Amino acid sequence: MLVLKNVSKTYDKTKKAVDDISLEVKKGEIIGFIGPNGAGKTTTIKMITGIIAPTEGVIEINGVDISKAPVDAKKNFAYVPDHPTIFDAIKGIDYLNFMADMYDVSIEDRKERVEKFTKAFQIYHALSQTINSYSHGMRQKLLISGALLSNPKLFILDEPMVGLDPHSARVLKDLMREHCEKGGTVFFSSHGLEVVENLCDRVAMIHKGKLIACDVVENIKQSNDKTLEEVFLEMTKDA
Ligand SMILES: Nc1ncnc2c1ncn2[C@@H]1O[C@H](COP(=O)(O)OP(=O)(O)OP(=O)(O)O)[C@@H](O)[C@H]1O
Repeated sequence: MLVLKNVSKTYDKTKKAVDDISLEVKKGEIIGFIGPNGAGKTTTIKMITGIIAPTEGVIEINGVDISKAPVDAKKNFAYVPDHPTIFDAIKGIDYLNFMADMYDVSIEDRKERVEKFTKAFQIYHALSQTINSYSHGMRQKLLISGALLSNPKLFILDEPMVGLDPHSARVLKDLMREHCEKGGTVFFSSHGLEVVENLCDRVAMIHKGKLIACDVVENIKQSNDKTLEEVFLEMTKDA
């Protein structure tokens, strides 16, 4: 579903933020992308989503090279960025309808999905209000609901748990799992190692721009005596 082949990104000709990453995410998988601050997670996600171009390498989404056919590649995924920046002079429901229009979601499907996601996230009552009255968490939940409306093949989220209360974080985890169970694929970055350990099929770990592990949690931990957090701290201690 998602393939990265020898992908690198150098900023300002000297700063190598991502260094020769190769990775394959299969249909139906949920992958957690972890790494210390500045390791290259957001840069990688921005390349996957076509926001910035890699300096080297190839990225394919559902078999489509995003640098060669960006519009076709973008039809296959939805993305929730790490900051919920969103047009804020419009109402929540107008934003969701805009997203549904962009992805040709039928009237019946959008009604059902808007209700399902926004009721689960407890923002349904606020949809007729303008987004500038929303809290950070409400904006985040609106963005997530909008991204899920198209039932994307690949769901990409950058630090999605930040700013969510425990109830909303639980809802998001359930939605991510449900999305995979229905055949979708989820790729998300997180500093929440416990969430990653409990939720993900596999974990990809990046450190100083290099992919230092990509495997099921049990293999990364090597022994069940350790938590993912302990192994992470050990593997990334040379900051
Ligand atoms: N636009 C940019 N220009 C120059 N350097 C950048 C730019 N964006 C990111 N970097 C640098 O690239 C490296 C990787 O940054 P990135 O934001 O991808 O890390 P991250 O893993 O997402 O970090 P965090 O967990 O703190 O969000 C950092 O050293 C950062 O300073």
